[in-house]
Amino acid sequence: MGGRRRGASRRITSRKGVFNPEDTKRVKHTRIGVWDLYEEKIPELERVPGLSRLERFLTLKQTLPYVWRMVKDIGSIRSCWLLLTLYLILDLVGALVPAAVLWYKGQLLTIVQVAVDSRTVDKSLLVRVTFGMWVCKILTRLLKYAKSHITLPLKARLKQHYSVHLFAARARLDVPTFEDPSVQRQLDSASHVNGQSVAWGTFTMLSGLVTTAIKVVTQTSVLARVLKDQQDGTLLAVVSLVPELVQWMQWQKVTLHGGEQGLCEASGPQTSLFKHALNRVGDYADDFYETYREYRNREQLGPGIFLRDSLSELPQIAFALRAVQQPAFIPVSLASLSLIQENTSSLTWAIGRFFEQTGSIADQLATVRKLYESSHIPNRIRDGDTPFPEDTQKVHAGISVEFRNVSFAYPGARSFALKGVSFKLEMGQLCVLVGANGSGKSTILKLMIRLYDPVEGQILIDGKDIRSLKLADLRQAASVLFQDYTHFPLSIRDNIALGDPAHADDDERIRLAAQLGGSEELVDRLPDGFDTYLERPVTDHYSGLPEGTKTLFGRPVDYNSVRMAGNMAATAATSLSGGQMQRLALSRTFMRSVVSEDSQVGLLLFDEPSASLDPTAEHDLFVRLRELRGNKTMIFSSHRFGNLTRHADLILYMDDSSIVESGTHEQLLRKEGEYARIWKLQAQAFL
Ligand SMILES: Nc1ncnc2c1ncn2[C@@H]1O[C@H](COP(=O)(O)OP(=O)(O)OP(=O)(O)O)[C@@H](O)[C@H]1O
Repeated sequence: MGGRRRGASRRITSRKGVFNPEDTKRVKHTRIGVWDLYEEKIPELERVPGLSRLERFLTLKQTLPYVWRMVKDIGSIRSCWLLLTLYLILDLVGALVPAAVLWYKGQLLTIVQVAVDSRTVDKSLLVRVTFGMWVCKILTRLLKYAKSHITLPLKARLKQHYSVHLFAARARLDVPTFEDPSVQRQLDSASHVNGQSVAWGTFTMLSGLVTTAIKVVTQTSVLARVLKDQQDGTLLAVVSLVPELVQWMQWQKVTLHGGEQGLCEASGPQTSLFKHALNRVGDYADDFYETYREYRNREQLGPGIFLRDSLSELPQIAFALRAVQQPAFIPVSLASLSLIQENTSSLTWAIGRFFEQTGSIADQLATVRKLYESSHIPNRIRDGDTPFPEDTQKVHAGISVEFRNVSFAYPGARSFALKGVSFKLEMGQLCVLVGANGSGKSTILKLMIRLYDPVEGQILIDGKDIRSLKLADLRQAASVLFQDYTHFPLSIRDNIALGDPAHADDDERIRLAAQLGGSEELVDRLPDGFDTYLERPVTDHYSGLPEGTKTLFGRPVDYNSVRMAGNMAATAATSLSGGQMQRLALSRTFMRSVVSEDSQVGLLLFDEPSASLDPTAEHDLFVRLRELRGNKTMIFSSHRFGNLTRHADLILYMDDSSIVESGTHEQLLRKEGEYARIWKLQAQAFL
């Protein structure tokens, strides 16, 4: 179809090996509307009956140690003990109730049989049976009620427990590892499956598996006992079971292959072409999974379906034939037939569910493995083992930095972001990086705190190879403000305090940091001051009625008072300007590096810290930072010439991933190169 673009293929099969969409022997390609569906064909060997199931069970065996670990972990959450025990007891009792109901129904059958034989009714048995059935009904209702009340807190506690694990697993990853799409997928599938947490999904699946097994065993044995003495009971049971079995086998055929598909997502058309494209793709212009589900669930025709339809009337025919032969047994046979049919369908459903669960159990348990392995994903940036700094007092005078012939390309990028970069900065010096967009300024700062490692060359910090230093120590000694800083859905106080979490409760330090970062005044003007939330940390859900309208009975629809609830009404993010947000980010940086006398930060890195600041704020900021010279080593990336460059000990002028000029402001002006040209260009604007 013209005008449709397809992205890279994404493999979602659990089968091992490389998924190659071009390999028509192994991969089947189907077009469903806008979607290209790639399904792995089942290899010939796997057509051997039972082999694919064997493979699943073997895979399952590998995951058992992880499941055992999860069981132990869940068992170690003290706040879950009571709820877990209650949940399991309720599940167990719930699994026994259907067999009890079946037994009582069998007793009813005996009462009918005796009535047919002797024309008498055992009234006390009838009362006991009726009472028993009533108790079962009430018990089922109570079990359901109790379970629904336990589920909510239990689910939340398990989720909370594992969210800490997942948070730690993500937080320990370095940037190149975290940015890897395969790692992202692993983290995603370790956090939730089908909309629920891995721990809860696995727990309910395992308990469901046990209860299904209990139901199957108890119901089958009760049914066998009940039918033992019934005339035609066995015959009717067999003929009732046959169509259900046929249906189950059909259904098995469909579900066994579910989930073994790869897919290629088509990227959406441009907005202007959207309507046109929608008309062209017609019925299949839907979300992939929705389209795929419909495609899979299309009504199928086949010999099995026709056989099942033909056999479904078998029990009634068998019953009619026996009734003609022995009219006296009509009531008993009729009651047996209804009991058998009701139970065979519920049993086949339970057995089907059992096998469905064993079919998907390998996939579910594989996610448990992913969950635990997520905290062992190897980082690409190897940690060093030399503590830094050796002398903490020395850090207060700054840190020396040297780049020796450093080259670097971002993972997956074809071109170098830095080529043969060399420079040296002494302790306490001020360095300014200038140059065109994309020339590599931010990259230098990123390499300095080892967000990435150079492809070639060496970076030395206080004369030591940066790779030999302990990562945590290195990052503790440096403070960075990147262009694309993040604000969190917390109060302004907490956003600033994040710069130095150890002093998060020290309001004085936070205020001082705000003052240095130039945000104190603007925060004080906000109605909730430092308690103002930058972004609401909660999501509001309202009824479907649109605000500003009236209900059917004339009541105005206004959710404002609800929005004010929870003391989280004030949100500054939407009302603060870009420059004001930058001042808050600066305040956080100062909280970390400047406010405290005891700060261990010796290297300050700023990527365009004044890009959104007004001239006064920029001037104040640079004056403040210049005062720190001799105390800290500072490196700035900037497009503005003058304010800082005139005071810099070293200016690096970058172009096309390399340093093309370096020196002080005066030296570079004398050189009359590119730096001097742009300086004059900027200066002319003010003449
Ligand atoms: N995460 C990334 N992945 C791939 N390439 C990147 C990435 N970040 C930057 N680059 C590329 O590396 C080169 C250098 O980028 P860098 O951000 O260091 O430039 P810069 O001089 O700081 O630019 P600016 O002045 O616009 O901030 C650019 O060509 C850019 O496209």
